[in-house]
Amino acid sequence: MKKPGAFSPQARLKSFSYAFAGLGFMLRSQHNAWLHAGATIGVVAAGLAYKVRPEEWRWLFAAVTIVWVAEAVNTAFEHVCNVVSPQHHPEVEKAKDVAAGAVLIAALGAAAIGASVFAPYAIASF
Ligand SMILES: Nc1ncnc2c1ncn2[C@@H]1O[C@H](COP(=O)(O)OP(=O)(O)OP(=O)(O)O)[C@@H](O)[C@H]1O
Repeated sequence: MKKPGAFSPQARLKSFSYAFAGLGFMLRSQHNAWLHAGATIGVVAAGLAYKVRPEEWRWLFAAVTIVWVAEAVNTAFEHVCNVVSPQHHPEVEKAKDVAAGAVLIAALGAAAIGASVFAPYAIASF
């Protein structure tokens, strides 16, 4: 096992830069990430337009965050699968589909949270 070196701000900055590079790659390469970005912008715009309360912003931020985390983990997992099994393999198919299912669960949960926050405002504005 690698021994931990001395803590250095430069090494931590470098580590953050890898994480940002990964997020940049995901945003450039994953069409689903574009949908999440559109949904995120839509949620923030609706939150500002309806002037939702601070506790409702917390729910919205949690919902948006969990979708992005699921998408990032799914993207990383897909790439590892592509290296481990470039050829079609039924187990890889199941693994990728289950990982994609995790993103779907997060997105459905986020949609339910968004609906429960915005529905009262939308109804009141009629
Ligand atoms: N090596 C593989 N072996 C077996 N099935 C695979 C393999 N690679 C992909 N698949 C299957 O093919 C389908 C599409 O996979 P892919 O990785 O392109 O996912 P995707 O959701 O279309 O991804 P993206 O939208 O990011 O391109 C999924 O059902 C997946 O399980």
